[in-house]
Amino acid sequence: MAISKLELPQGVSAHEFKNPAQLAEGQALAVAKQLSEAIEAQGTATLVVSGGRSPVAFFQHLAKQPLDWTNVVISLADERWVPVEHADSNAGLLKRYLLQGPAAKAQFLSLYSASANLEEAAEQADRLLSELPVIDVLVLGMGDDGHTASLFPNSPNLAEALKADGIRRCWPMMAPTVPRQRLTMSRALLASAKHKILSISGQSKLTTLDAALAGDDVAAMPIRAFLQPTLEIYWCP
Ligand SMILES: O=C(O)[C@H](O)[C@@H](O)[C@H](O)[C@H](O)COP(=O)(O)O
Repeated sequence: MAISKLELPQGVSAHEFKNPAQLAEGQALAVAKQLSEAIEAQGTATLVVSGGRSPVAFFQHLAKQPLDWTNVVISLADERWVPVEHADSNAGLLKRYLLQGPAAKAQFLSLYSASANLEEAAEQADRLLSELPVIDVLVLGMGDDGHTASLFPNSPNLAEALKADGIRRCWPMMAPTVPRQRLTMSRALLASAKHKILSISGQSKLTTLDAALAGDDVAAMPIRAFLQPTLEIYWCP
């Protein structure tokens, strides 16, 4: 199956690439263009990215783009509640692959804090995110269960975190796999981004997307909250 075979809602578009390397490069060029347009228009640009396994090549390409990185603010759609030195830390992933060379000059807002417990860490991240400027570019990933960011089906707090008009910016969440303790930006904050990208590769993610498009229970597949205008899907087999 190819993404062109899916019937996407109006305002949702697809960019298809031959392989993960080409997707990473194409996506990095597009994101860099959106960030530089934001800098030109308003002096600064804000980028929110996802972690997980697949974004490494995208981060490496993006870090090489000639951008005025001192005027870029970067944060994460979600984080595992582990210190930056931990192998599962999304902040650690960013430090290794995106905040390198000239891109190291970007300002990074971390969701993680060594608070007494996950709830307090989420409250602290929520306060910190009040300083986050309007998100210019958001890059989401998607799991095979239809989660995006750390909005996991069946997690405590999911209903609140998925409220379209929710005021809170960050929620504590529980993932089905370790590390289970997560921090996620809320649907409302993520959805406020000016440019929204969903980056997925492989047939199984396309099958998940197909299933998500076929229903409307957002709690069952939280990615459904973002399958509406406007979203650009970057995909390769
Ligand atoms: O920190 C994380 O794990 C994420 O932000 C998560 O939402 C991720 O984007 C998906 O699980 C897809 O991950 P992959 O792209 O690595 O499959």
